[in-house]
Amino acid sequence: MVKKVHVLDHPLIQHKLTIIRDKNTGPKEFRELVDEISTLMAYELTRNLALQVVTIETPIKKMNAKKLSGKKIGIVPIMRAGLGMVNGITRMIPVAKVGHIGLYRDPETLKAIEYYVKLPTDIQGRELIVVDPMLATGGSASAAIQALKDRGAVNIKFLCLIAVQEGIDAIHKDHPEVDIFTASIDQGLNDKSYIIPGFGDAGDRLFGTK
Ligand SMILES: O=P(O)(O)OC[C@H]1O[C@H](OP(=O)(O)OP(=O)(O)O)[C@H](O)[C@@H]1O
Ligand SMILES: O=c1cc[nH]c(=O)[nH]1
Ligand SMILES: [Mg+2]
Repeated sequence: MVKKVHVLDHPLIQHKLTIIRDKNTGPKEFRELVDEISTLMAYELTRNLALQVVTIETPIKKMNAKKLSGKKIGIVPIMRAGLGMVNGITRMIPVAKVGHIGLYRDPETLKAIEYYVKLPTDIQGRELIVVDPMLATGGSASAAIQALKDRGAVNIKFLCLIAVQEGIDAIHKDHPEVDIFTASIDQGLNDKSYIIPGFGDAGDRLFGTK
Protein backbone atom coordinates (compact mmCIF):
# COMPACT_ATOMS: atom_id res chain seq x y z
CA MET A 1 0.00 0.00 0.00
CA VAL A 2 1.27 3.50 -0.86
CA LYS A 3 2.08 5.48 2.26
CA LYS A 4 0.17 8.75 2.03
CA VAL A 5 1.21 11.87 3.86
CA HIS A 6 -0.30 15.13 2.69
CA VAL A 7 1.48 18.33 3.73
CA LEU A 8 -1.08 21.13 3.50
CA ASP A 9 1.15 24.00 2.44
CA HIS A 10 -1.45 26.68 1.71
CA PRO A 11 0.17 30.07 2.51
CA LEU A 12 -2.54 31.03 5.02
CA ILE A 13 -2.02 27.79 6.93
CA GLN A 14 1.77 28.26 6.93
CA HIS A 15 1.52 31.91 8.03
CA LYS A 16 -0.78 31.11 10.95
CA LEU A 17 1.36 28.13 11.95
CA THR A 18 4.38 30.42 12.24
CA ILE A 19 2.49 32.67 14.67
CA ILE A 20 1.45 29.79 16.94
CA ARG A 21 4.99 28.43 16.99
CA ASP A 22 6.17 31.73 18.56
CA LYS A 23 6.57 31.32 22.32
CA ASN A 24 5.27 34.88 22.82
CA THR A 25 1.85 34.02 21.38
CA GLY A 26 -0.57 33.80 24.32
CA PRO A 27 -3.46 31.35 24.88
CA LYS A 28 -6.19 33.58 23.39
CA GLU A 29 -4.41 34.11 20.06
CA PHE A 30 -3.11 30.54 20.10
CA ARG A 31 -6.64 29.12 20.44
CA GLU A 32 -8.04 31.41 17.76
CA LEU A 33 -5.31 30.50 15.31
CA VAL A 34 -5.56 26.75 15.93
CA ASP A 35 -9.28 27.16 15.22
CA GLU A 36 -8.63 29.08 11.99
CA ILE A 37 -5.94 26.66 10.79
CA SER A 38 -8.31 23.77 11.45
CA THR A 39 -10.95 25.39 9.25
CA LEU A 40 -8.44 25.86 6.43
CA MET A 41 -7.18 22.30 6.79
CA ALA A 42 -10.74 20.94 6.76
CA TYR A 43 -11.27 22.78 3.47
CA GLU A 44 -8.23 21.06 1.94
CA LEU A 45 -9.04 17.67 3.48
CA THR A 46 -12.54 17.58 2.04
CA ARG A 47 -11.37 18.29 -1.51
CA ASN A 48 -12.44 14.81 -2.71
CA LEU A 49 -15.82 14.53 -0.99
CA ALA A 50 -18.35 12.94 -3.31
CA LEU A 51 -20.97 15.15 -4.96
CA GLN A 52 -24.38 14.27 -6.33
CA VAL A 53 -26.46 16.11 -8.88
CA VAL A 54 -29.79 17.46 -7.71
CA THR A 55 -32.43 19.47 -9.52
CA ILE A 56 -33.23 22.85 -8.03
CA GLU A 57 -34.99 25.96 -9.20
CA THR A 58 -33.22 29.33 -9.10
CA PRO A 59 -35.37 32.48 -9.33
CA ILE A 60 -34.61 32.34 -13.07
CA LYS A 61 -34.95 28.64 -14.07
CA LYS A 62 -34.58 24.96 -13.18
CA MET A 63 -31.07 23.55 -13.16
CA ASN A 64 -29.06 20.47 -12.23
CA ALA A 65 -26.67 21.49 -9.46
CA LYS A 66 -24.09 19.77 -7.27
CA LYS A 67 -24.59 18.92 -3.63
CA LEU A 68 -22.61 16.81 -1.18
CA SER A 69 -23.66 13.18 -1.57
CA GLY A 70 -24.40 12.96 2.12
CA LYS A 71 -21.60 10.63 3.15
CA LYS A 72 -21.53 10.52 6.91
CA ILE A 73 -18.52 12.10 8.57
CA GLY A 74 -17.23 11.88 12.13
CA ILE A 75 -14.63 14.09 13.80
CA VAL A 76 -12.75 12.42 16.63
CA PRO A 77 -10.51 14.73 18.68
CA ILE A 78 -7.89 13.17 20.91
CA MET A 79 -8.35 15.02 24.19
CA ARG A 80 -7.26 17.32 25.41
CA ALA A 81 -5.41 19.15 22.70
CA GLY A 82 -7.52 17.81 19.82
CA LEU A 83 -10.51 19.69 21.25
CA GLY A 84 -8.93 22.92 20.03
CA MET A 85 -9.42 21.80 16.42
CA VAL A 86 -13.07 20.68 16.57
CA ASN A 87 -14.97 23.95 16.10
CA GLY A 88 -12.75 24.96 13.20
CA ILE A 89 -13.63 21.74 11.39
CA THR A 90 -17.34 21.60 12.20
CA ARG A 91 -17.62 25.16 10.90
CA MET A 92 -16.85 23.64 7.47
CA ILE A 93 -18.70 20.34 8.01
CA PRO A 94 -21.61 21.19 10.33
CA VAL A 95 -23.34 17.83 9.87
CA ALA A 96 -20.35 15.88 11.19
CA LYS A 97 -20.85 14.04 14.46
CA VAL A 98 -18.12 14.43 17.06
CA GLY A 99 -16.72 11.51 19.05
CA HIS A 100 -14.14 11.90 21.83
CA ILE A 101 -11.13 9.83 22.80
CA GLY A 102 -9.31 10.81 25.99
CA LEU A 103 -5.63 9.88 26.00
CA TYR A 104 -2.59 11.29 27.67
CA ARG A 105 1.01 10.43 27.06
CA ASP A 106 2.67 9.14 30.22
CA PRO A 107 5.68 11.46 30.58
CA GLU A 108 7.98 8.60 31.74
CA THR A 109 7.00 5.70 29.50
CA LEU A 110 5.53 7.83 26.64
CA LYS A 111 2.76 5.20 26.46
CA ALA A 112 -0.72 6.51 25.59
CA ILE A 113 -3.10 6.03 28.53
CA GLU A 114 -6.80 5.91 27.62
CA TYR A 115 -9.25 7.56 30.03
CA TYR A 116 -12.38 8.28 27.97
CA VAL A 117 -14.12 7.04 24.83
CA LYS A 118 -17.48 8.32 23.56
CA LEU A 119 -18.29 7.77 19.89
CA PRO A 120 -21.25 8.00 17.50
CA THR A 121 -23.06 4.64 17.49
CA ASP A 122 -22.69 4.25 13.73
CA ILE A 123 -18.91 4.72 13.32
CA GLN A 124 -18.75 1.69 10.98
CA GLY A 125 -20.50 3.71 8.28
CA ARG A 126 -18.72 7.01 8.85
CA GLU A 127 -15.67 8.57 7.33
CA LEU A 128 -13.72 9.40 10.50
CA ILE A 129 -11.17 12.17 10.91
CA VAL A 130 -9.03 11.77 14.02
CA VAL A 131 -7.62 15.15 15.05
CA ASP A 132 -4.76 16.13 17.35
CA PRO A 133 -2.38 19.08 16.91
CA MET A 134 0.75 16.98 17.52
CA LEU A 135 2.01 13.71 16.02
CA ALA A 136 5.21 13.02 17.98
CA THR A 137 6.13 9.38 18.73
CA GLY A 138 2.78 8.41 17.23
CA GLY A 139 1.76 6.42 20.31
CA SER A 140 -1.36 8.50 21.00
CA ALA A 141 -2.56 8.64 17.39
CA SER A 142 -1.96 4.93 16.84
CA ALA A 143 -3.82 4.04 20.06
CA ALA A 144 -6.74 6.30 19.12
CA ILE A 145 -7.01 4.76 15.66
CA GLN A 146 -6.87 1.27 17.20
CA ALA A 147 -9.63 2.23 19.66
CA LEU A 148 -11.81 3.19 16.67
CA LYS A 149 -10.99 0.02 14.74
CA ASP A 150 -11.77 -2.12 17.81
CA ARG A 151 -15.26 -0.61 17.69
CA GLY A 152 -15.75 -1.32 13.99
CA ALA A 153 -14.42 1.79 12.20
CA VAL A 154 -12.97 1.11 8.75
CA ASN A 155 -12.53 4.51 7.11
CA ILE A 156 -10.11 6.68 9.07
CA LYS A 157 -7.94 9.73 8.31
CA PHE A 158 -5.56 11.48 10.71
CA LEU A 159 -5.23 15.28 10.81
CA CYS A 160 -2.58 17.17 12.80
CA LEU A 161 -0.83 20.53 12.71
CA ILE A 162 2.72 19.26 13.15
CA ALA A 163 4.12 15.78 12.58
CA VAL A 164 7.57 14.21 12.70
CA GLN A 165 8.74 11.27 10.61
CA GLU A 166 8.85 8.96 13.64
CA GLY A 167 5.12 9.48 14.27
CA ILE A 168 4.27 9.10 10.60
CA ASP A 169 6.21 5.81 10.48
CA ALA A 170 4.46 4.59 13.65
CA ILE A 171 0.99 5.20 12.18
CA HIS A 172 1.95 3.64 8.88
CA LYS A 173 3.40 0.57 10.61
CA ASP A 174 0.30 0.01 12.75
CA HIS A 175 -2.34 1.36 10.34
CA PRO A 176 -0.95 1.41 6.77
CA GLU A 177 -4.31 2.36 5.25
CA VAL A 178 -4.64 5.63 7.18
CA ASP A 179 -3.90 8.87 5.30
CA ILE A 180 -2.12 11.57 7.31
CA PHE A 181 -2.72 15.29 6.77
CA THR A 182 -0.36 17.78 8.40
CA ALA A 183 0.73 21.39 7.99
CA SER A 184 4.39 20.56 8.66
CA ILE A 185 6.85 17.71 9.05
CA ASP A 186 9.30 19.00 11.64
CA GLN A 187 12.91 18.00 12.33
CA GLY A 188 12.45 15.38 15.05
CA LEU A 189 12.00 14.81 18.78
CA ASN A 190 14.02 16.04 21.77
CA ASP A 191 15.03 13.86 24.74
CA LYS A 192 11.53 14.29 26.24
CA SER A 193 9.94 13.40 22.90
CA TYR A 194 8.72 16.94 22.29
CA ILE A 195 8.70 18.00 18.67
CA ILE A 196 11.67 20.13 17.52
CA PRO A 197 11.09 22.97 16.81
CA GLY A 198 7.33 22.30 17.24
CA PHE A 199 5.38 24.68 19.44
CA GLY A 200 5.71 23.11 22.88
CA ASP A 201 2.89 21.36 24.72
CA ALA A 202 -0.24 21.89 22.64
CA GLY A 203 -2.69 21.16 25.47
CA ASP A 204 -0.90 23.46 27.90
CA ARG A 205 -0.79 26.30 25.38
CA LEU A 206 -4.46 25.89 24.46
CA PHE A 207 -5.76 25.68 27.98
CA GLY A 208 -3.17 27.73 29.89
CA THR A 209 -2.12 24.92 32.24
CA LYS A 210 1.33 23.51 33.00
O1 LIG B 1 2.69 11.19 19.42
P1 LIG B 1 2.80 11.14 20.91
O2 LIG B 1 4.23 10.90 21.36
O3 LIG B 1 1.84 10.18 21.54
O4 LIG B 1 2.50 12.60 21.45
C1 LIG B 1 1.44 13.37 21.00
C2 LIG B 1 0.39 13.52 22.06
O5 LIG B 1 0.88 14.33 23.13
C3 LIG B 1 -0.03 15.40 23.36
O6 LIG B 1 -1.01 15.07 24.26
P2 LIG B 1 -0.73 15.01 25.85
O7 LIG B 1 -0.29 13.64 26.27
O8 LIG B 1 0.19 16.12 26.23
O9 LIG B 1 -2.16 15.20 26.46
P3 LIG B 1 -3.02 16.55 26.54
O10 LIG B 1 -3.57 16.79 25.17
O11 LIG B 1 -4.05 16.24 27.54
O12 LIG B 1 -2.09 17.66 26.97
C4 LIG B 1 -0.62 15.64 21.98
O13 LIG B 1 -1.79 16.40 22.01
C5 LIG B 1 -0.80 14.24 21.47
O14 LIG B 1 -2.01 13.64 21.89
O1 LIG C 1 5.87 18.53 21.05
C1 LIG C 1 4.93 17.91 21.57
C2 LIG C 1 4.92 16.50 21.64
C3 LIG C 1 3.86 15.88 22.20
N1 LIG C 1 2.84 16.63 22.68
C4 LIG C 1 2.83 17.98 22.60
O2 LIG C 1 1.88 18.62 23.05
N2 LIG C 1 3.88 18.58 22.05
MG1 LIG D 1 -0.22 17.93 26.64
